[in-house]
Amino acid sequence: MPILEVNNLSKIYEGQVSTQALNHIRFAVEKGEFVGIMGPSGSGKTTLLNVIATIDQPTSGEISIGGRDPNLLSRQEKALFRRHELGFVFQQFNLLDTLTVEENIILPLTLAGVSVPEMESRLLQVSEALGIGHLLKKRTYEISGGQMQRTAIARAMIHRPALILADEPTGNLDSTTSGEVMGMLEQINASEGATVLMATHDAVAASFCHRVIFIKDGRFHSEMYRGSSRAAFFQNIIDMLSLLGGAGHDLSAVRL
Ligand SMILES: Nc1ncnc2c1ncn2[C@@H]1O[C@H](COP(=O)(O)OP(=O)(O)OP(=O)(O)O)[C@@H](O)[C@H]1O
Repeated sequence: MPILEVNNLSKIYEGQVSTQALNHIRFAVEKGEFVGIMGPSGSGKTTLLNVIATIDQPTSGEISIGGRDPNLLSRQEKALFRRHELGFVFQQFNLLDTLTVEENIILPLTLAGVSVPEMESRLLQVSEALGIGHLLKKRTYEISGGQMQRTAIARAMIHRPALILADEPTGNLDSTTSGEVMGMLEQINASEGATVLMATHDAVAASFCHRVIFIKDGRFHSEMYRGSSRAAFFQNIIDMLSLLGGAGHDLSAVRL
C-alpha cells in the first residue's frame, strides 16, 4: 500500500476572484520513494504540500498518509498526527536560534516524550549520517546555510516520520552547497528508507529524486523516473520545464 495517496484533490481559494490552485490532482508515493514536485510558478506546488501537511484544508478530494486521512481527525488529533507522522524541511530552515544544533534536532523527540538514552542514540545516528556530529553544541547562527539545512533535515527525520515534506529545501543555498545537501538527503533516503516528497524549482535538486511529478495549473501533467543517469535525468527535467512554459525565471537559475 502506498504511504501517501492523493485522490482527486482540489483547492479553491475563495476571494474577490477565486483561484483554483489544485484541480483534481491524483498520485501516490510508495514507502521509501524520493519524489520531486515541479511546475511553473503558481502551478500549485506549495498549496499541494500545505494540504498534504494538513496546514491547509482541501476544498474536495482525499489524502491518505499511512492509511489515514488527516482531514477526518479533530484539531488536536491532527496536531499530534502532524507531529508524529510528518517531518518538515523548509527553504528558510526554520531552526530556533535560541537552541543549539543538538536541541533543535531532538525537538520532535522531546515533544514526544522519548527517553534520554533513546534520544541520544538517534541523535548520534542522524547527525553522523548528515555529517554534523561535530556541530552539535553550536548555536544556529554559528553554522553555515548548508549546515543549517542539514540540521533541519536531521530534525525532520529523527522521529522516523511516515513522510518528510520539503518545500524548496535548496532555495537559500548556493549551487555547491545544494548539491551536498541533496546528496545527503539522497543517502539518508536510501539508508533509512525515509519517504520524501519535495517541491522545487531547482532542476539539479530534482535530479536527485527517483521520480519527478510535473504539475501545471493545479493538475497532474506528467511524471518521469530517473533511471541510472542523473545527468540524463537532469537534461530531461530541463526539457520538460521548457515544454511546460512559465519557467523562464527557473531556467535562469539552472546550475550544472
Ligand atoms: N492564500 C492564498 N489565497 C489566494 N490565492 C492563493 C493563496 N496561496 C496561493 N494562491 C494562488 O494559488 C495558486 C497556486 O499557488 P502556489 O503558491 O501553490 O504555487 P507554486 O507552484 O508553489 O508557486 P511558486 O513556484 O511561485 O512558489 C497561485 O495562483 C496563487 O496565486
